[in-house]
Amino acid sequence: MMPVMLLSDLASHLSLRSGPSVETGWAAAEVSAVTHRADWVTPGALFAAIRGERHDGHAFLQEAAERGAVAALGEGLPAGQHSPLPYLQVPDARAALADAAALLSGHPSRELKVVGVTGTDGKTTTSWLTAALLRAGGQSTGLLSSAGYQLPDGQLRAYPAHFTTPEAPQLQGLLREMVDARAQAAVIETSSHALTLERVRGVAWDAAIWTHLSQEHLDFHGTLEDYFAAKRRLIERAPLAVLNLDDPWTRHLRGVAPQELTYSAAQAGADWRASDLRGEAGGRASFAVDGPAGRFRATLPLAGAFQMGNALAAMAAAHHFGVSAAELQAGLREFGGPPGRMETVPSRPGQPRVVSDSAHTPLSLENTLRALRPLTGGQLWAVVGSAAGGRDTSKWGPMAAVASAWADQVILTEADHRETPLEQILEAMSAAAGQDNWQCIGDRAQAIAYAVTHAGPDDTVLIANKGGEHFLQRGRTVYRWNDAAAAAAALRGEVYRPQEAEQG
Ligand SMILES: CC(=O)N[C@H]1[C@@H](OP(=O)(O)OP(=O)(O)OC[C@H]2O[C@@H](n3ccc(=O)[nH]c3=O)[C@H](O)[C@@H]2O)O[C@H](CO)[C@@H](O)[C@@H]1O[C@H](C)C(=O)N[C@@H](C)C(=O)N[C@H](CCC(=O)O)C(=O)O
Ligand SMILES: Nc1ncnc2c1ncn2[C@@H]1O[C@H](COP(=O)(O)OP(=O)(O)OP(=O)(O)O)[C@@H](O)[C@H]1O
Repeated sequence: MMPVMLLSDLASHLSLRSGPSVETGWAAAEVSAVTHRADWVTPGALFAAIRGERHDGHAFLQEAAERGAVAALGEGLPAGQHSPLPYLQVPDARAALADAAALLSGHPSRELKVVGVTGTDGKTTTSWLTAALLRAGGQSTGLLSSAGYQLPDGQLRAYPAHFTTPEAPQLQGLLREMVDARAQAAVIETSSHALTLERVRGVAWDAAIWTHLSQEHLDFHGTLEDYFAAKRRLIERAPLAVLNLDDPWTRHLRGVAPQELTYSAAQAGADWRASDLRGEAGGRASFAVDGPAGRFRATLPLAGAFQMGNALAAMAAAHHFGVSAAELQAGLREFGGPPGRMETVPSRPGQPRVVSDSAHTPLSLENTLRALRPLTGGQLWAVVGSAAGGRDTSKWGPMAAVASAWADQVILTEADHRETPLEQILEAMSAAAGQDNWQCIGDRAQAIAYAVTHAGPDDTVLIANKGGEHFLQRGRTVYRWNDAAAAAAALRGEVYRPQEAEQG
């Protein structure tokens, strides 16, 4: 439950550009919440009018007032517009939104050990690993990730809208819920969008984990350098940085945080090192760990050499916060893994191994296929799409090229093509597929069904790029969706029929 604040008190904490435009009685107004969405306004809320890429939040001031908002903030009213609410003019509306959210939630991050995880791939897995290891060390821990969020009870819950890192009011509210549920620590998967759009402003970080950088989100950031600069902000804000020495971008992060721990699966100079990777039955990986917690062998129920790096990063952070070597070993051994990350879909004898994975960058797709190859006696199949409509379209070709190079059989299909014609994406993808081992099946359910019913018992079918996501967007229509459920239906011989969803 958020505390109520006088608008005048709240305003004194925001850097105002000018006083409220409506003077009478404004200061005594009581603010109970803040939101950037007019349709989420509750009575007593402060409405942040944000000028976005598609809308100007000022267009929704009247709606906010009708829903019971007591005031609004923004960077200035458009010429000729009158605000029906007391209006606080601020230099940066997103920053003010985040500051107000942190204040109204009572700065919950200050009551938690907060670990942020950023990087292109591996954020979700590393966030989940870090939370699991902190819990293995007896620390009550909350988790915010693109697979959903968890309070210390470990139950997975969904946000009202699909986000890796939600907007500041949701984020701060969830951190408050964690504190109220007696969490001691929180792990926050932190996207570059969140860092650019001030969603995590006001979070008191205790550690920042860096996985690595590769091509992604160039639609939003323009260049890889800008994308990197956005992610670097997390390292700049944390007192401790946990850095991947195997990533070339890490050299630009050295010395940025006051304290550093490095990790590597290849270099002897790192604080935390992994070596001697051995694959075990059922896709488990075992490897030797050498670092501040001593030397020991770790077993992880996830396939892939890159998982050693994710595990090292999580161990470094958890050990820094007091988790012992024995607890790290136990936490890794029992790690459940996030849904849709190397998730095995149960199949019967005689059916192929089916794996759902969120790999949605060329590098992560290559890593995933390489990890699955040694587990595959027969052929390796990849069902792959690439998103459009405000997403990084320069990945289309590289995703297909990687699939064609590393899988034996490739089915190119849809993945949130939004308002871009699917044919355009599939044409670009098929033109880039280097070998003659692909076919296009636009309907994702049919593509999955084709692969799992044509693959042999020794084959592996990777269903890539959506992982545990709950929605699929075609044109403007959003469907409830789950790759694992689509595959399970096909394995039972049933047709998967997604229902239209109402988007939050
Ligand atoms: C590119 C991006 O991140 N865009 C975010 C941005 O959108 P925008 O600038 O277009 O905002 P807008 O739609 O023009 O709206 C402007 C303002 O009017 C408000 N509004 C708008 C319409 C309305 O009817 N009522 C209303 O109040 C909006 O709430 C907003 O405050 O600001 C909006 C609200 O603040 C966000 O919802 C929106 O995220 C969209 C939905 C999104 O898809 N974001 C993705 C790309 C994203 O954030 N992804 C990252 C990374 C994922 C990964 O790791 O791969 C994530 O953290 O999830
Ligand atoms: N350290 C890593 N380096 C390269 N690839 C990785 C790494 N860790 C995981 N991957 C691959 O990338 C995929 C996505 O990983 P994960 O979901 O953990 O992180 P993410 O992509 O950062 O998160 P999100 O799905 O929220 O964007 C995994 O399923 C795996 O195939």
